[in-house]
Amino acid sequence: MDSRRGFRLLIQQYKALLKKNLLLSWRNKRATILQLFSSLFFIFLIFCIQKAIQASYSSSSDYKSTPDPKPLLSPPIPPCEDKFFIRSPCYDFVWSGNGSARIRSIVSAIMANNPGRPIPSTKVKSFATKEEVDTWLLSEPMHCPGALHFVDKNATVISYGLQTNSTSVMRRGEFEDPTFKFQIPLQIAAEREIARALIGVPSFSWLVAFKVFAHPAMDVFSAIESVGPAFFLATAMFGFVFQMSSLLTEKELKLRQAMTIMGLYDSVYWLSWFTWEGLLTIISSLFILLFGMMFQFDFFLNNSFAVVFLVFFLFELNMLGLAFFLSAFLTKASSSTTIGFFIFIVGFVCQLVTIFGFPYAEGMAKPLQAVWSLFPPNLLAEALNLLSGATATPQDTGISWSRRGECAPNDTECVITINDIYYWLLGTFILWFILAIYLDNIIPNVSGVRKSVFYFLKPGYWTGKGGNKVEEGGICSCGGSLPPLEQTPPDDEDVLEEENLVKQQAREGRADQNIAVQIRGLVKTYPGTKKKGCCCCKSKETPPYHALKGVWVNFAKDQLFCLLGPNGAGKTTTINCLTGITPVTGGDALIYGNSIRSSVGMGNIRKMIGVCPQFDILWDTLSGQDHLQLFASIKGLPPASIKSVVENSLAEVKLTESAKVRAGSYSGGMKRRLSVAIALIGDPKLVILDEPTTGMDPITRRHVWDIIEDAKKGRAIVLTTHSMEEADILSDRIGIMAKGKLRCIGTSIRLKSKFGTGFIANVSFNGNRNGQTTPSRDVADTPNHDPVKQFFKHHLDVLPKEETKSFLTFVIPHDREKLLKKFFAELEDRKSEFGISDIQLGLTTLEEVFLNIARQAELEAATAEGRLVTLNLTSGPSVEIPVGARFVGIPGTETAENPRGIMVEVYWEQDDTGSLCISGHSTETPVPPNVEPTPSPLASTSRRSLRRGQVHGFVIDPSLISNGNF
Ligand SMILES: Nc1ncnc2c1ncn2[C@@H]1O[C@H](COP(=O)(O)OP(=O)(O)OP(=O)(O)O)[C@@H](O)[C@H]1O
Repeated sequence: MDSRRGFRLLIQQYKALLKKNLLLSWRNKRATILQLFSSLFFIFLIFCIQKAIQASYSSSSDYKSTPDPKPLLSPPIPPCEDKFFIRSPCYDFVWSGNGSARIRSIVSAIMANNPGRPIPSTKVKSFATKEEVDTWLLSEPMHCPGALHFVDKNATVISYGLQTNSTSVMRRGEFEDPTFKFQIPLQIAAEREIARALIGVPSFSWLVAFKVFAHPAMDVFSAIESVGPAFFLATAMFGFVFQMSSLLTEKELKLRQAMTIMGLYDSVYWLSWFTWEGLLTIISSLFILLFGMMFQFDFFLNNSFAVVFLVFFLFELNMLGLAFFLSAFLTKASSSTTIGFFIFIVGFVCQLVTIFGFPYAEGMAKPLQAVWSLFPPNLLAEALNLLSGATATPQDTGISWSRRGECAPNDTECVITINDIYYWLLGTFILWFILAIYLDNIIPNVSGVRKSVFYFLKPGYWTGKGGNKVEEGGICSCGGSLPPLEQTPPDDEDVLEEENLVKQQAREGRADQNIAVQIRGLVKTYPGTKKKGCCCCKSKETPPYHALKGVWVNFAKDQLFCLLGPNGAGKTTTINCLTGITPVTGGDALIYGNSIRSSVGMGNIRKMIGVCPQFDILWDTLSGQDHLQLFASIKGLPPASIKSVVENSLAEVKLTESAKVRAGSYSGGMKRRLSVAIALIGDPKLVILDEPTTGMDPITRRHVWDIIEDAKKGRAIVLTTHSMEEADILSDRIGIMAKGKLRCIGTSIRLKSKFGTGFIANVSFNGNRNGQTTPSRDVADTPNHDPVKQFFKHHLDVLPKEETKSFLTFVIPHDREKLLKKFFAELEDRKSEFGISDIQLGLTTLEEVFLNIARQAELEAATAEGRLVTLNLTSGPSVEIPVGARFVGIPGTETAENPRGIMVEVYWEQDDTGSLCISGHSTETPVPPNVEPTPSPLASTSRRSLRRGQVHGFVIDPSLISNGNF
């Protein structure tokens, strides 16, 4: 089956990712509905606000159209209680000039002649001077709507002044106009009565009419202009947060990394998200316009559809660019809501400032406007301002498409046009988007890896022939060169032989057709970290760590190579180097002839590998079928074949029935099976399986083993596992790593015979025929074991390794193999004499080999680092021993009978974290005569221990110990 390549593959991946995005949106309906339809809610709110405000302003002549104003004919002085917010007791008016009798009679006439309502004397207050009135007004505010100040100059001249509170106020939606309500009636009354007094005719007619201009509604309140920016920003925030969360989820869960390993082009990733979110943005903008028109806003009805649509579309697109940009700095999906909230608050405040005219006003510096325009909510506020202004009254025709480049109607300052806003929105979107891609490349990813700051300047980046090289550490990291690694030759002859073979093949440049992967002296040193202080390097430091210390090995085609090792051995690091997740520090690896150090090579490698990572990397909302279809497309399988390949894959891992069920509801085992199926899809030539059967029940595990066994044909498989049974059953060759080095290599049998202690003989005694025992170290009441022990000692020179009331366990070294047949025949004959019920003989297990290797490596490291643990002897005393020490001599136990003292064999096991811990020790035996007791090299280094009076056991070389001692 020919896979697609080049441009056709790019298109295929693009379509597959677009489908993935569509499925994610479809399966996450609530979020998608919010993203598309939240505008309906906000526009409804704007509509309600608009109606409420319009109702409030309805009494103001400014806000209603007045085509035929009615004249106000000699209006009366209203009672003071009519004034809004007046305090009791109140006065209809106060006056000054009460020193003159003529003035007093004028005021009396004003009160008596008030049209329709004579004013009682209790509602008027008099003062001598206007200063006294001011003092009273100041001390008793809000007790009177107006004051008259009379001056009786001479017989023919009386002057007067008038004082009112000119502030217009509103109460319960009604406007109070102080001029027409209070000032004019007072003025007419004063002038009328002064005139009558001067001419001496009390009935002199004095009719004055007042009338406002005929005018249209002048200043229609626009809720879109005032609250629209914040509400439309809120609409866009849904898309912003969801988009950011989608990007960060794929980053955090390493989904994107998994797709990249499988050969996904970076450009396709970005393009697919851009297309999908762009599409949602178009739909969401169209809905905004539709809902706006539905609610009959002049803003939407009178401005050109295209003009308004483009404002919303470009604004939402811009917010999308901002989301892409900000997600480059973040790693956790949960932070998207916090960032969204923060952006909304900042945007809201900036929009308020923009609505008040800053900085799009005459006299404001252009650079300030440019900087302000980088933040999309500001441009939206200004655009809504212009578009609302252009539809302020029903007479305004709005902005048409052809006039988008001209000054908006009613915009007297004309600092910016709608067209300018388009350019800014488009420009800043492109800026955010390019910055997002750039930062995504140069900011360390989830694996701490990034491209160089100037990666885009390298021609290879554009031609596809390099430029994809990655490095570790932050942009500002000031770590110098890494310390050189001193490579020591391996202790094991098989590992040395493998190393020499690889070296020779590398020297000769000979490509062995049977080799799939050739690892050539792979070194990986993780740079140390320097916390805080960019380039200051003052704070906390961790030293560089050599995770791989020069690994040389070949993985053959059609074979499964099992990489074993305790936690932290370097297995995952090896896999990460092979898949390009982590850059290598030294050495190289060729996968089907392609170097992992070359960008082109890595590009080719990604087309031919399948990876099942240690932790399931799956989308919760996509089904098993969706996953396989996606990865099959990324791998470039011909579209016509994808359906059948996916069906077969699902059947193979027994997921056909759950093919359409979301992976989020799969059990742990089902997820692992899906991960295995993903690794095998597209017929990869190299399959890397990192602990593929973790969490599976025994039946499923055996089934997956069958799948892996079948998958060996035609490809190489690298498997890491902590299950020795799995390694034993599946592997053609096994390599055990520890502390970054390959410690042994070979087939399972070879390792067992070479590193195992030999044969294990279990002897069980009568009275326990069903094999159930109560483990006990108390052997005082088991005298019948002695003849058997002597029999083993006499014939095979071995002592029991473990002893319980009903069992004896012996480890028989390989060199006694020849004696075994006769020995066990004789033991069988004497079974009843010894009281033996059953005898079992077997080879040492791979687990024992693994523990031996791990223990040896741990001992090396513990000796180098001075790490000690306490061994509590069953006989009482405690000694400090290095982690991993097998045979330990106890100082201070020398006697005449045992001149070299006594020793024990220490048994080790792995705890939950994978670290070695003591599980027990053998019976105490004399140190053999060929062993010279030497103080532990750690004894002198650990002064603190010495101060505490701790005794340090001395480590005895296992080669000096005859197995018969134990
Ligand atoms: N990014 C990193 N920075 C520093 N040290 C690291 C980093 N990644 C891994 N290491 C260290 O490198 C060593 C090898 O780690 P690795 O994950 O390869 O072990 P492993 O053999 O896969 O273990 P396990 O069985 O637990 O998966 C460990 O000591 C680990 O702490």
